[in-house]
Amino acid sequence: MVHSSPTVNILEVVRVSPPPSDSATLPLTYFDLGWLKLHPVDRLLFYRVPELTRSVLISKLKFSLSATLLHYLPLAGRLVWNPTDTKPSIVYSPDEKDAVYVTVAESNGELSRLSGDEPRPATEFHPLVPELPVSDESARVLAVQITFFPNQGFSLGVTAHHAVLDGKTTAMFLKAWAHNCKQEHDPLPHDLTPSMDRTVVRDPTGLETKLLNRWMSASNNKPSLKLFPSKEIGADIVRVTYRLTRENIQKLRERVETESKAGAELRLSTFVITYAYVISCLVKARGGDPTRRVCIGFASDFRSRLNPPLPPTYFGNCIVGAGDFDAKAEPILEEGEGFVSAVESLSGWVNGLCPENIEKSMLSPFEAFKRMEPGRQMISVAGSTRLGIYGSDFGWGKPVKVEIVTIDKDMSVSLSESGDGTGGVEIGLCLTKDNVERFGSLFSRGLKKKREIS
Ligand SMILES: CC(C)(COP(=O)(O)OP(=O)(O)OC[C@H]1O[C@@H](n2cnc3c(N)ncnc32)[C@H](O)[C@@H]1OP(=O)(O)O)[C@@H](O)C(=O)NCCC(=O)NCCSC(=O)CC(=O)O
Repeated sequence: MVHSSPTVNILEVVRVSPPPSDSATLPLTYFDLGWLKLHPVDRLLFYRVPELTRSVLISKLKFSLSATLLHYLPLAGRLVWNPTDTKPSIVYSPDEKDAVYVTVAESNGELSRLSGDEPRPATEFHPLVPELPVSDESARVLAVQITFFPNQGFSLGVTAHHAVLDGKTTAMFLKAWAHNCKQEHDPLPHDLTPSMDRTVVRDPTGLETKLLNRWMSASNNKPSLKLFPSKEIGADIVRVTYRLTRENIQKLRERVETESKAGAELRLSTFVITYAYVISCLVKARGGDPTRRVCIGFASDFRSRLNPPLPPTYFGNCIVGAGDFDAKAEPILEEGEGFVSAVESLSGWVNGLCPENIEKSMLSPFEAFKRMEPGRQMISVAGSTRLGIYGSDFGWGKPVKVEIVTIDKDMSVSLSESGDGTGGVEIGLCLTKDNVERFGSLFSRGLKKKREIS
């Protein structure tokens, strides 16, 4: 079927500020500094509410956003790096009229199609998320876009600076905002109230300074918050969602138990099984020279891994990258066994996560990305199966779909628990149309019983 691209009309951009409060400053830690120049994360939550009027929607969301910002003041502020400062910090200043900029828009698109799973042009999602202005000295932290789909519902686009928020903090903020919108008279529960104490992050080896030196040398020794340039997304890139049910995951787990010689040490969690399965399909879909190298990465939340651990409500980044920049494609390309090989590697990387390796993990990308040949297959994860993002109910029910729009910029894979609460996983991908066909056929073939695929 041929579709004309939907039109999104911007109606207004409004500033939403917290209720009167003092100014606030929050320093960045080394966990934040690792993400300083990476692109922001754009999330899109779709809600089906045909009876909702635009004026009710906008006034409720604005009012509850303002109330939520009182607890999340840095989100209304800016990341600032003055030439005289050794490092950037987050500043919220009412005198500077700091606020979250909220774009209000209306679309004539079909919400059910955009929030479906079938391949849709990746570029159709860009007009639904706002931009985050960034200069050398200053960057906005958060921007929001509310897009009304008359007689269908709305989408909520949230763009978050990665040096300020990780997935856990973004999810906590969204759930807090939803709570304040749905139950405006109830106080914010403890598990949605952020902990802003930065003294809990210790830096015995001076990792912060090492990271700052690397960022300075990347910008001619001048402080700069400018982000790495993002690539243009071509018209041939489509966004698609695949799903693994709890039963699919259990069958894949049993397959590893039967076929792997690694035995009991393997960590056969939902994340390991799902991501290994996706990696094996992506590497096979690309095919090519078996001696080629593949960059495989994922982020791990260190809040509970530090000693002593940080509070689960810690505000900011507490994630560290893991994986292998130079994984061999050959074992993953093996028919059938490639998946088991990917599980063994991933399981080892997850089991090896420990605070002693944080420094190496955070510094190694600077060198690795310089030496990699152009065109190397890069596989990484955005989001997580643990964020509970589908719990963001603003009073009109759970989202019908959540997308991470920015996976098209770096060709990463988005993972999320399935919205229906049945223990499955949603996998978001942005690929060329040809690659989607190859990936899709490998994905469904591998879920059939072993004797049928051999
Ligand atoms: C490193 C990991 C991915 C490895 O995942 P694993 O699933 O193997 O390990 P795990 O410790 O999470 O869970 C293993 C098992 O422990 C139990 N378990 C652990 N935590 C649980 C929880 N919170 N709820 C329910 N069960 C839990 C389950 O039984 C699970 O098995 P079972 O799974 O079978 O039920 C993870 O530990 C982790 O750090 N996840 C968070 C990653 C994250 O924050 N990503 C966002 C990055 S920021 C980003 O990308 C940008 C953005 O999102 O904005």
